[in-house]
Amino acid sequence: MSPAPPAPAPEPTPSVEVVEPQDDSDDETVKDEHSDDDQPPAFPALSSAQRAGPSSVPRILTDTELMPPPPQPSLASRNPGLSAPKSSGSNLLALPPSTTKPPVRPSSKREKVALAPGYGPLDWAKLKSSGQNLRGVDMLLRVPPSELKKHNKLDDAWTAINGKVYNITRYLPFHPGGEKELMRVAGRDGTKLFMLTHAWVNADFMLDSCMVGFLTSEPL
Ligand code: HEM
Repeated sequence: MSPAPPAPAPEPTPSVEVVEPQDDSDDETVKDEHSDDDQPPAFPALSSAQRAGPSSVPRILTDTELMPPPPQPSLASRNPGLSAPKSSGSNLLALPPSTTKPPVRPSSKREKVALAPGYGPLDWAKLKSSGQNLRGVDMLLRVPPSELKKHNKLDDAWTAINGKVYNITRYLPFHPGGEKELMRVAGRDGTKLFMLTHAWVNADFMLDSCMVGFLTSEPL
């Protein structure tokens, strides 16, 4: 067995020599042109709270340091059942004030008239499908406003609704709003008034058997 080779001499411990910059100017932004540009910034930042020590770290407040809770509302300050009369003593069980408004009477503009016996909606439906000629004409016409204007009497009333011209003469006593109101559109385009009064009414269906033709512009 050969003797072990002599152990190598221990290397001297490397020491770091801190070299203070010679220039004692405070300006840190001025760099030597040969300095390393890839140097990352210090982390945590030099001004960071983590470096400053535990005293600056926010801590959780104890119960006694917190703001006290608001006082409990006393029963006397509550006031349910405002509508209950004061004399009723305890009003704790009173109903809350109602938000329901009393019904408003419809304006006189929309008054329903009493129809004569035999002139109800069903009677009109029966007459409509009876096969009687309610149009007063034999074929559908092109009706200019000047022609429409001529039919504005109780015994000869035409009106136009949504471009269609109807002979409303026979419908007059059946109209739930009354003859007088219906006559307001006789001899003219009644679309606007009709829609303003009851856009939900299906005039096209109500008056289909009274159709006279189509409203046109005046011939040139
Ligand atoms: C020309 C075609 C018209 C037809 C087919 C017609 C048809 C009707 C119908 C079916 C009702 C009952 C509606 C319901 O109960 O909801 C009604 C009610 C009424 N209509 Fe007419 N109407 C016509 C034109 C007019 C016009 C031009 C007026 C004028 C303002 C008028 C005024 C009224 C009024 C005041 C009522 C009753 C109020 C109501 O029911 O709310 N109608 N009409």
